[in-house]
Amino acid sequence: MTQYSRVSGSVGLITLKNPPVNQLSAVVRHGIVDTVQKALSDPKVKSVVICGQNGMFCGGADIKEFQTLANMRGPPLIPMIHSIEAADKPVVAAIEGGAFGGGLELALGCHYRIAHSKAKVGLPEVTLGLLPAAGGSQRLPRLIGVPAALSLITTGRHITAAEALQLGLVDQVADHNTVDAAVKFALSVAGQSLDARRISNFQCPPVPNMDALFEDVMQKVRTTARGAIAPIACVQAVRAAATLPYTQGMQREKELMATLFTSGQARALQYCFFAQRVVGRWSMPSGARWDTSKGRPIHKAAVIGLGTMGRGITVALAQTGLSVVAVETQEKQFMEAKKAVSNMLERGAKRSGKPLAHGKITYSQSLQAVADVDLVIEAVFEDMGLKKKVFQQLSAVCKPGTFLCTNTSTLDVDELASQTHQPELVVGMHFFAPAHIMKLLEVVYGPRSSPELVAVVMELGKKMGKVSVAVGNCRGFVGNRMLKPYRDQAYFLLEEGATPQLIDQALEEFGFAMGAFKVSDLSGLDVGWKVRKEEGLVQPGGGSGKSARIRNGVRYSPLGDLMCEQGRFGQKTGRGWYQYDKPGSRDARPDPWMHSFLEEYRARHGLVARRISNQEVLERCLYAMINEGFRVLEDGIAAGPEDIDIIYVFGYGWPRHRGGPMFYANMVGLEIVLERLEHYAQANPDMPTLQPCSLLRKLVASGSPPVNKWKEVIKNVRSQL
Ligand SMILES: CCCCCCCCCCCCC/C=C/C(=O)SCCNC(=O)CCNC(=O)[C@H](O)C(C)(C)COP(=O)(O)OP(=O)(O)OC[C@H]1O[C@@H](n2cnc3c(N)ncnc32)[C@H](O)[C@@H]1OP(=O)(O)O
Repeated sequence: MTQYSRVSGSVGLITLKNPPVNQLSAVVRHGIVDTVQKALSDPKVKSVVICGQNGMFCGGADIKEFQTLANMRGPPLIPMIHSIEAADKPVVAAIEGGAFGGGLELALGCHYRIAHSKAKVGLPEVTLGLLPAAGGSQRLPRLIGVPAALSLITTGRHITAAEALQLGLVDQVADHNTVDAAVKFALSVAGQSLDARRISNFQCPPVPNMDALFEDVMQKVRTTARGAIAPIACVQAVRAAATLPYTQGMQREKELMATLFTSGQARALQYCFFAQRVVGRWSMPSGARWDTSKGRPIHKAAVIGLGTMGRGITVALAQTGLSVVAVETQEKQFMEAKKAVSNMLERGAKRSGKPLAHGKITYSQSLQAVADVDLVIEAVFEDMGLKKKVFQQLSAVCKPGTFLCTNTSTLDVDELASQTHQPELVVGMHFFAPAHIMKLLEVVYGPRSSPELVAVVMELGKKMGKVSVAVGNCRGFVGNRMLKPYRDQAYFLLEEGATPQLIDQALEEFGFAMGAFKVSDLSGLDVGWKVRKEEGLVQPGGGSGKSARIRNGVRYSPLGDLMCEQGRFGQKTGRGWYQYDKPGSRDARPDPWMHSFLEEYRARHGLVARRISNQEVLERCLYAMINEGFRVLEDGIAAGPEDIDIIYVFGYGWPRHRGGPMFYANMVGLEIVLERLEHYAQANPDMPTLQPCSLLRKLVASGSPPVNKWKEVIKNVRSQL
């Protein structure tokens, strides 16, 4: 797992060999300890270079080893890095590809660092619920200063070699063969004193107003962390570097790591890391899979409809380098969209430092312009009649074999597919607004969708920088289907005595970016109102008598309809569940009007307000959502719990440090979730979404296996259907 050779006569070359990213598994650590020892004791060797095979220096500690302490065998990282730093021969890290986490900490123990110009470096431990505890939290501030180290360690962001050079994190950047450059460099520094190269001996560069700096950073970190503990521990560790001698700082680093290492948050975040990779290995109920389905290249794509979503999708496609035909038939929207897309591209280019993708887009007001494209994404208004018409036209206009995708968020993808000559070439691409920014893409296949098309769209999602999750077709797919019972419970709780602020506060304290009512104000109450009207659920004035709160035999809250009747559509009208300074403003303030509105509503329906606890808010909203998640799994709409969790973390503001709803259910204990659902279902027999799903019962009966073992139980359940 490590290879050793002597090159250029006097340089000991140690190569880390552990695919896929040369992670520092026990066997690699053994190899490093042995080969460093060999190099240092060989009188012919005057200096040492450490590199990684296959163009990657090192992806850090082996995250799989973190699952249990028992896995952590082999030489520990810290003394290994100390012995490299203490060596009396110069050790040079040759960084190709990347040096992350323990990989960068290893490089910080070396006396010199040379990076390839395309390499990236970073300390992303915080994203795994940890801190750089192999000396990284102590060495980095000593090398690049406290403010820069805080920025890197608390965010975990990866930086380019150029930025690393500017910060003084690397000593040289190479454009060609980094190992050759490092060997040459190692030859040039052989025999030189290393006193000034051992970072642990450095004093942290002084910071003016240090207390104020740390207070300020801590405040910011607490706000953005939304309850995550690792970023806070990272600040504390850097503070130790800034205020304590190295040895004491290391002790503090160790104590902080001990708290984080076994925390539920670290487990959740590490689960998310692997879940994100699991969803890339998609499968369909037909047995088609990512590794047996091959796509074909897409050279030219089209977007139909340049409203908010269509504009974002156009930008996302253009940024991949594809040629894009953007079609909008309405003159006013057409002119506005051209300008908006161009501005969005400019802002994107500024943000990323990459060149503008303008030239790749051609605009048209005619559907005929898409005749020769390879793939179309329809993004017209969310109306089945309109979308059906567009699909009929596309089927007539496009060349045979063109892939047709719809950006619907709820409508039946199969029904749209049935409007075309080749229904197997139709899938849903459910983007999230703003489509060029939001990371999630739900790829919705129907029973007839070809695996080739799913492969093409999953690949396209990757090129757009999305986390794509393949899911089956049903109302609302995975994300919106699970959101409905969550939102319904929030409305029912309002009826029973809660306020929008109480519910939102409970959800935000849990870690959601925004509570259910703030989200509703942001997306607009009128959107759901229109859908409910089409479904025949809305009664003027909310209806009266007992039936006002029942539709199709199940509990229904007309509160949202009543709000819309009053023109309270949310942020866009300056009034919704909250009040805003003016239409379009984002600063939500409690509205005293709500109090009388709810009192009057409760009085009309004979409801007596009661005290609602945060615990009830969380249990009813989250467990109703989770219960629907089990139904999604039972129906085969999602291939596994990871798919659901990634959808929620990347598309719905679920706090990553809680791992996603299905992981969270597992953390709480499936038997507890089941018991609480039974309790609430009994108290509310008119809420069938609280009736525990049979898959949940079966999992509990199977001894509540860990989340990565659910697929086996699901397979059994499905085989019995
Ligand atoms: C009382 C208790 C006290 C306990 C105290 C314990 C003390 C312990 C002290 C130890 C201190 C250790 C401190 C160091 C910690 C770390 O280093 S944590 C790891 C930090 N590194 C990372 O977070 C990097 C993670 N990887 C990535 O970001 C990317 O993989 C990449 C390196 C940028 C490459 O990206 P890309 O090319 O897109 O490939 P991927 O698809 O992401 O990955 C390819 C496969 O590699 C697997 N993988 C990646 N990194 C790791 C890793 N570090 N460990 C294990 N496996 C890794 C990844 O899962 C992919 O595999 P598949 O899932 O099979 O596809």
